[in-house]
Amino acid sequence: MSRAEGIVIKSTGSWYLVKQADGSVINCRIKGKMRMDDIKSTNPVAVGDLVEWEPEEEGNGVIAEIRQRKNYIIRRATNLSKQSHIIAANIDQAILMVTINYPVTTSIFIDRFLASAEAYRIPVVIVFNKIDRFDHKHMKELEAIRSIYTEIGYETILLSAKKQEDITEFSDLLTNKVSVIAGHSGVGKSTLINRIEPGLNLKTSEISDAHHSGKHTTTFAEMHPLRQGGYIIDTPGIRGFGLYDMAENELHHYFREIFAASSACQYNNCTHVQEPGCAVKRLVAEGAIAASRYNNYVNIFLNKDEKYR
Ligand SMILES: Nc1nc2c(ncn2[C@@H]2O[C@H](COP(=O)(O)OP(=O)(O)OP(=O)(O)O)[C@@H](O)[C@H]2O)c(=O)[nH]1
Ligand SMILES: [Zn+2]
Repeated sequence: MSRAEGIVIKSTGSWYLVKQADGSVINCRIKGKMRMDDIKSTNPVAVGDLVEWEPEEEGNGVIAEIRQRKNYIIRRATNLSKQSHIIAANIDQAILMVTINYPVTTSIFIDRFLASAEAYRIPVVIVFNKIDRFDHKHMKELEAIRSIYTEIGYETILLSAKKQEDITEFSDLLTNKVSVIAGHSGVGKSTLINRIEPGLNLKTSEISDAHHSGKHTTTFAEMHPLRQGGYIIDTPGIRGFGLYDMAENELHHYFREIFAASSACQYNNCTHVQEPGCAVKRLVAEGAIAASRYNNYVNIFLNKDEKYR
């Protein structure tokens, strides 16, 4: 049977929407026993997957093969769900949306996300949203946080998804790329996507004033085609993606400035926590490495960040 190829733009449990190069969309199921790779996940196919499908009755199709993934992000198994879940595949960049207030995004959340993205080799743009709500004091706080990240080479943008008229600086970053947008519930992801692609009309919801936290309006991952070219993937109220299978002694590879400094440590297997002659600790003391980054590294290393996720 003849096969066609396409990209999975939406999954609703057992059905997948597959978009063809000509723009048409086919509803596909998956072949009963499709061989999956080594990932034990609840979903064999994820948005962003490039697939081959065969036509079936009534204009539907069946996915027969998944092309090798360039990368993918995963929500790892927890006590509640024993299996991991592939959130999305073949991603060009992640947009990490952050608000320092309303709701609060902690620096350990940001650093965990960045480390995961480094591990997955996905570039990140950090978007600080809701700046319309910030007074002078908050703005200074924000600039201080921002500079920590620009200094180690991350791209950052300040914006107001709701109030800002011109958001082309952000919009241009998305053109012809597959971008995943992540961040706490209530930071304004849907609001921003609706600004870029008003036709989508994504549901947004007031954050509860009592807790300054959102309500997890978005429940499943979906890839939205953009008129300008490219796609944006709206993640289900995920709190960043997990550090999937990342060994402790690997963690420092994913904190760029810590890794860059580590070659000068006295011990070449230095974990930068308590060893003597640690170049990382020296640079932290000198202020060349941000204390917040180092502390977050240590807390993640010692597995003490659970409560911040
Ligand atoms: N003041 C202000 N409010 C904003 C801004 N962006 C979004 N909001 C508001 O914040 C609330 C949450 O926005 P959403 O877009 O629903 O947030 P979300 O990140 O998509 O939330 P989930 O779907 O739950 O993950 C809504 O009431 C928005 O109107 C902004 O730039 N400034
Ligand atoms: Zn060290």
